[in-house]
Amino acid sequence: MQVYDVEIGSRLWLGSARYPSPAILAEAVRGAGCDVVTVSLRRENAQAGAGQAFWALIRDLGVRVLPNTAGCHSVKEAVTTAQMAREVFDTGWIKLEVLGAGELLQPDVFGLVEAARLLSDDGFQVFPYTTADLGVAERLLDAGCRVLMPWGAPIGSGRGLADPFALRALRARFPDIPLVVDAGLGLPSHAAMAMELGFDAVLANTAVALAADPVRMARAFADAVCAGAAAHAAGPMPVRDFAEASTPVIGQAWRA
Ligand SMILES: CC(=O)[C@@H](O)[C@H](O)COP(=O)(O)O
Repeated sequence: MQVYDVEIGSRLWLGSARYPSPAILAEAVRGAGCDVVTVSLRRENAQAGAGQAFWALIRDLGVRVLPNTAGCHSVKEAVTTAQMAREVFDTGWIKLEVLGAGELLQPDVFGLVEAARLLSDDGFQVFPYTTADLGVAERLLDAGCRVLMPWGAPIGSGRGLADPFALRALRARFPDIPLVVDAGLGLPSHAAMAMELGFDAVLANTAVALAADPVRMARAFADAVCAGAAAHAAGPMPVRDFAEASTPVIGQAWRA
């Protein structure tokens, strides 16, 4: 897939938080053949002294770093964090999170659009963490975004695709925009389902990091993403409300 004129090989993108150890994070990323890893500037800055070692580990992985503004609840906070991330990581890519109040960590779509416009005007390539709302998607594209990252479910919930209908509608409305399902995936089957709907990639963090064996789970997600993408390309059969005999009683067994 191509995002902001960059060719990306893997359709599984991983987060870098909450792994049991840096070594396990590295092994999970490598084992899954993952090309894009998102990192949080705020979290790492909070750990005095740990920051440098963490950056070095990520750099050594040879992946494309997608800094994020996780934990930002205002436009100002998100924009400032993005500007710091650009300096630290020497990239204009930013996964933009502007979170609303409350325990769902739902995107604040008004703040998100405003921050996306400010950052796009400042030369950033913005990857907005958004809902699947079509109107918001239009506004984000107007603001300069060339990729959208709709949520599957609330961050860290592991619930999978809470609203497949909305995601399907988003895919149908924007066939040429790279769409990456971000957040809320709990199982490889959730990732496969997103790919079967025609999404270009998925981003998962908690499901992999909190698995009993994160390396194995990362590989399972990678396999699921491949299977889902292959199924989408193969053209799934239409879903029916009623039975249709799969073995014709008369005539030949082949499709007409
Ligand atoms: C790490 C990161 O960017 C998360 O905010 C992201 O949205 C992934 O969510 P899950 O942890 O639910 O996979």
